[in-house]
Amino acid sequence: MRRGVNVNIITVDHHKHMSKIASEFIYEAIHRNPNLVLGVATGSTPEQTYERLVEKIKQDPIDLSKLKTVNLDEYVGLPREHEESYWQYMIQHLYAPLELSIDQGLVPDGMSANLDEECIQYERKIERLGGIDLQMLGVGVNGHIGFNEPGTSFDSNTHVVELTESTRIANARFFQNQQDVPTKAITVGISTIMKSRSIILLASGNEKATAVSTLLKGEVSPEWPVTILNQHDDVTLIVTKDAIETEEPNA
Ligand SMILES: N[C@@H]1[C@@H](O)[C@H](O)[C@@H](COP(=O)(O)O)O[C@@H]1O
Repeated sequence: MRRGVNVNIITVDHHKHMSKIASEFIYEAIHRNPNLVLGVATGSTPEQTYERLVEKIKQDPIDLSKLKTVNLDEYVGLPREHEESYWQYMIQHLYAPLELSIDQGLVPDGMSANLDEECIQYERKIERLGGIDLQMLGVGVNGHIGFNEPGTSFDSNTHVVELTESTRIANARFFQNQQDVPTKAITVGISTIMKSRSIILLASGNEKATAVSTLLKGEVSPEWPVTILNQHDDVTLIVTKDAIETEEPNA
């Protein structure tokens, strides 16, 4: 614990080390509780974590038959087969290498004809699973968690969001053109995330330093959605040195 904030902090030198620790954390959680409901994140940050987790499970097999995963978010308008859909991401990084059954995963349906109803149903499906035991989170440059952009109500459940320009620019690297990045997404809400029993937050790289430092100042503000984690009592931040600002801003 550091600076009196309510977050356990594990600081590491490199992204690789962050991924190793995060994968061990998740492996142990599944080992302890084979019925684990694991909240999963996408993006670049957790890619190596999944890779290491797959390696570890192949080395030291554990029962995965009862594991459930719940995705944080999905783009609106991308079919599941689209290579940048988060369903494809999960298949590529976790489901195919571990031969998990598709029935073990929940991902919002961004192609639903009734997106609001899809959000209500998604929230119900999470409740029927008994809630999320361990939620893995990354953080956006602007402090978003899931796709809960700055200004999102802390009381939000699963909902449709308009992506900010900065998020679309940040995610353009995954698409051929910036205009191919969807403008909307479905994301679990901040309230949904906060109901998770425990949370690991991964952050790597200097571009995340402002978001991480705002969290670690202990402040809680909707302008930096990640800061709500200061109000959760079981958060572990696994962070590379360069994602923590060393200079204290002037008071
Ligand atoms: N919706 C996802 C988030 O779940 C992710 O944590 C964040 C950071 O992404 P990255 O890890 O690629 O920096 O933005 C993405 O757009």
